[in-house]
This record gives sequence, C-alpha cells and structure tokens, in this order.
Amino acid sequence: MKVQQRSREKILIRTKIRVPLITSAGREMTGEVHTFSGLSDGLEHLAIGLGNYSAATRPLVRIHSECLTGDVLGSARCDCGPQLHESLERISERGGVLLYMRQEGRGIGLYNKLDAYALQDLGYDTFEANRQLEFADDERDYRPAAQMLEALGITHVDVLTNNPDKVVQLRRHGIHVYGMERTGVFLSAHNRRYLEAKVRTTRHELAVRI
Ligand SMILES: Nc1nc2c(ncn2[C@@H]2O[C@H](COP(=O)(O)OP(=O)(O)OP(=O)(O)O)[C@@H](O)[C@H]2O)c(=O)[nH]1
Ligand SMILES: [Zn+2]
Repeated sequence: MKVQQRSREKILIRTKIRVPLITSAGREMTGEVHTFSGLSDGLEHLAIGLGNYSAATRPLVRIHSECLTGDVLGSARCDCGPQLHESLERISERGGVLLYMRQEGRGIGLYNKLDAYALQDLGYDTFEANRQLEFADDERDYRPAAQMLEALGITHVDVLTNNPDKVVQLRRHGIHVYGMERTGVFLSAHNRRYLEAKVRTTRHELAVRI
C-alpha cells in the first residue's frame, strides 16, 4: 500500500481545554478537547483525549463524523448518537482519542444530507440519494484525522469502527493501525434500511447480522 507523502506544513495544537462530559448512560469523564492550526482541509475538527490517552500502549481511536440530527437532536434515522456515547465510554476505559470530524452528511453538508433524506423518503437508499444529488457515495477524506493524531504524538492505534475505509485511509496517511474494533449495532425500525445499505454497498462490518 502506498503511503502518501507527508505534508510539509506543521500541524500545531492551538488550544487544549478540559471538559467534563456526561454520557447518555450517565457516565462521567473528563475530555481534553484539542483544537489545531494547519489541518489540510481548514475545517474545525476536534480531538478529544479520554482516559490515559497519551500513555496508553494501544490507544483506542474513533473517527466520528458530525451528524447534527443524530448527535444533537437524537434522530433515530441513523445510529450516530448511540455510537458517539458508546465510543466516549469505551475510549475513556482504555485511553484513546475521539476525533470529532466536521464532515456532516459523509462530507456533503447538513442541507444536502437533509435533501438526501427527502429522496430516501421517496424510496432511494442512502447512497442512491447521494448520487441523485451528484455527490459520491462518501466524500470524506480522513487526512486531517491522521494529522491530529500525529500532532498529539499518537501514531499506533486501534480503531473503533465498522467502516474499513477509515482504517485504509489512516494507514495511507502514515498511522499504524493494529486492528479494527467493531462498534455496537444500534438497530431500530427507523434505521434498518440505512444500516442494510451500508453493509450492502460499502462493506460495513457489523458485529451482528441484520
Ligand atoms: N449523505 C448522507 N449522510 C448521512 C446519512 N445518514 C447519516 N449520514 C452521515 O454519515 C456520517 C456517519 O457515518 P456512518 O456511515 O454512520 O458511520 P461511518 O463513519 O461510515 O462508520 P462507523 O465508524 O462504522 O460508524 C455522519 O456525517 C452523518 O451525518 C444519509 O442518509 N446521507
Ligand atoms: Zn447520523
């Protein structure tokens, strides 16, 4: 596999602040929230260090793509909200980093995602809807995720995901990924078609059959 040329520009940690967090299950923890300068796409991504993340031998890392409807409003059309809270808990136990990526709608933005939802209500699946709007199935580039990890001095990780593309891209950008740990499967009547489409089209690997 080709490892891409490292960028010459230096990624710097701009600010680090401690934030008390409480998950939906009531677990309390402290997150060290980092901001950066110099990230390749210029977006305001965050790295949230949890547990003993800087000393962990195999830090657990999740790349979590922003989902306002799921993360903030609790929408059940997707599984993002429960995945976010599960990730905070699992990462804080082991020590690791949650990378909160400003890649709403798999990178197409919030309004376009809501247009895609409207198309899904007409019968298209999540990927067909993207194509109807002339976007790729998935527009996300995880180079800034690798850049944030490097800036934190974290280069060897386990990745918490069901999405093999996250592992492929992190490796391409110079991060050593020991392995992939599956997230829970948060299936409901509302998100079944969405999860089935991900398994069918982008080879998401769920821990249970759906
Ligand atoms: N374009 C589009 N984006 C969606 C849709 N549903 C959720 N998303 C976005 O998809 C992103 C979350 O990605 P997921 O596919 O759930 O997860 P993943 O990152 O691919 O894989 P995991 O690590 O296994 O969770 C968020 O940015 C959501 O806003 C949809 O129907 N259309
Ligand atoms: Zn979501």
